[in-house]
Parts: sequence; structure tokens; C-alpha cells
Amino acid sequence: MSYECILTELRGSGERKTGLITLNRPKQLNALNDQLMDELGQALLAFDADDGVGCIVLTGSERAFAAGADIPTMAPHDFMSAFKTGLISKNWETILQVRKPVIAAVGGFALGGGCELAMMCDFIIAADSAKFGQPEIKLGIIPGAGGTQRLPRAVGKSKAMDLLLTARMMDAAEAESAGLVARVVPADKLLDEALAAAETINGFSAPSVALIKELVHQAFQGPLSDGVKIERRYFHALFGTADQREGMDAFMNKRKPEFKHR
Ligand SMILES: CCCCCCCCCCCCC[C@H](O)CC(=O)SCCNC(=O)CCNC(=O)[C@H](O)C(C)(C)COP(=O)(O)OP(=O)(O)OC[C@H]1O[C@@H](n2cnc3c(N)ncnc32)[C@H](O)[C@@H]1OP(=O)(O)O
Repeated sequence: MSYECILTELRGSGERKTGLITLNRPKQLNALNDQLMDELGQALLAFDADDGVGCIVLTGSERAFAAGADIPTMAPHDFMSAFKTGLISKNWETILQVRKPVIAAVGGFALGGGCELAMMCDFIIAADSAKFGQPEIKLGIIPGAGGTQRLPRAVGKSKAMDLLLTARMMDAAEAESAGLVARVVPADKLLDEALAAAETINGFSAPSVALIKELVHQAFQGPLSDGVKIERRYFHALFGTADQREGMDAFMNKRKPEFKHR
């Protein structure tokens, strides 16, 4: 499949590869327009459906992961046109349908919709050059793709309010200490580190990987007691897989497991 606003390729040396998606509107700092998000949705769903793909890595350019929704696209709208069209691509939620891990490799600016997109991924590895923010208030609007909901859950109420109300950016170190980012790496090592993390995950049992992703997202949905109950059932269920037998046999026989991903 050829795209205009993104680049896609398969990376990795193992049986299960990593689907690498690079946002590719560098002149506009990867601003998210309809075409980019429609292409991103297609690429995400294609990698998710490919049994040869274990993980997906989403990245941008050195200067910007994404500087937000495309402002010239939004500017002409009024309430009714925004309300009727949903304003930006129907694909806003597509990334949330993906069952495989999506790692955001963020260098440079991740602002507005760019920060929201990164927060929709399963975890963020940031370059030391990364800057995060939700500066929508400067445009006379507010975040529209989960920024006011996911940011407080990631960094706490006070820091989220500070970032949302002052429109200031936070650098990679602050983002990591606040809990938004899993780890910070040198900018020139960002993609290597993200692909290495994906390669590690690709080697583990696919049912375990999928259930960990599903259960961590469940932790934000309901009461702890419900989440623990659901986790316990999935824990028991994995004892019905060949990979559980392979994983425990490999440990007891002091050898590397060869998971069959079932
Ligand atoms: C399939 C699943 C998809 C899931 C998608 C999930 C996300 C949903 C996406 C929709 C979200 C909608 C709701 C969202 O909350 C709303 C927003 O995002 S509003 C926009 C928020 N962002 C901003 O306000 C940042 C705007 N940009 C800047 O402040 C500055 O550009 C900068 C980033 C601080 C960099 O400044 P400089 O280094 O000085 O560089 P320039 O300003 O000269 O920029 C270079 C070049 O890029 C163009 N550009 C930058 N940002 C945008 C943008 N957001 N839209 C369009 N174009 C942008 C800028 O105009 C310059 O272009 P040039 O003038 O040279 O032609």
C-alpha cells in the first residue's frame, strides 16, 4: 500500500516483525490532517491484521512527532460544521481498536493532537529533544482528542491543569518524571531503542502480550476489584495455551523458550 502522508515498513530479524509507521508531513511538523489520519488508520489496521507483525512503532521526524491537528484545516469551521463533520477524520479512534502494542517513539514536538496521539499509544519512548504540550487554549479552543482526560490520568491533576491552562510545553525529563513517558533516550538512538523494545515484545507469547495490553487499558475503565477479577480469569486462561507449557518447560530445563504464539 502506498501512502502520501506516512511511510510504512517492516523491521526486525525474528519470526514476528515490527510494523514501523513514520508520520511524513515534515514541512508542517507532521500536523495531523484528514489524509494523514486516514492513512494512519489504514496502516495500523493492516499491521494489526498481519500475523507476521508483533508490535507497531509510530514515530515522526527529529523535529516533530506531530505538532497537533492541522490548523488551516480546522480554521474555517464553525460549531455546526465541526459538530456535523466531527471536524477531523473519522479515524481519531482507530488506533484504540488496535490489539497489538503500539509504541510511540517521540522526538521533537508532540503538541495538541500530537500529544494526544502519543497518549493513545501504549507507551512512549522519548528522545531527549522531545517537548510535550496541549497548547490548544492559545488557539481559543481546547483539546479535542482526549487531552483533558488522558493527561490528568498520566501526570496528575496539577501538572495537567498547569500544562492545559498555561499552554506551556514540558521537556522529556519532566515528562518522564511526571509519568507520561516510559523512558528518555538520546535523540540519535530513539528509533533503535523503540525498535529494540518492540523486538523484545515480538519474542514473547502473543496471547500474553495482547492480554497485558487489554488489562492495563482495563485498569483505567472501572473499579480495581473488577479489574483484578478479570485479570485472574485471564491468568487462569493462559494455562490453556501451548506457550504457557513451553515457557515453564523452558525455564525448568534452562533453555530459551520458543513461543508458538498460541
Ligand atoms: C488513525 C488514528 C489517528 C489518531 C489521531 C489522534 C489525534 C487526533 C487528531 C485530531 C486532534 C484534534 C484535537 C486537537 O486537540 C487540536 C489540536 O491539536 S490544535 C493544534 C495544537 N498545536 C499547536 O497549537 C502547535 C502549533 N505550532 C506551533 O506552535 C509552532 O509551529 C511550534 C510547534 C512551536 C514550532 O515553532 P517553529 O519552530 O517556529 O516552527 P513554525 O511555527 O515556523 O512551523 C514550521 C511549519 O509547520 C507549520 N505548522 C506547525 N504546527 C502546525 C499545525 N498544528 N498545523 C499546521 N501547520 C503547522 C507552520 O505553519 C510552519 O509552516 P510554514 O509557515 O513554514 O508553511
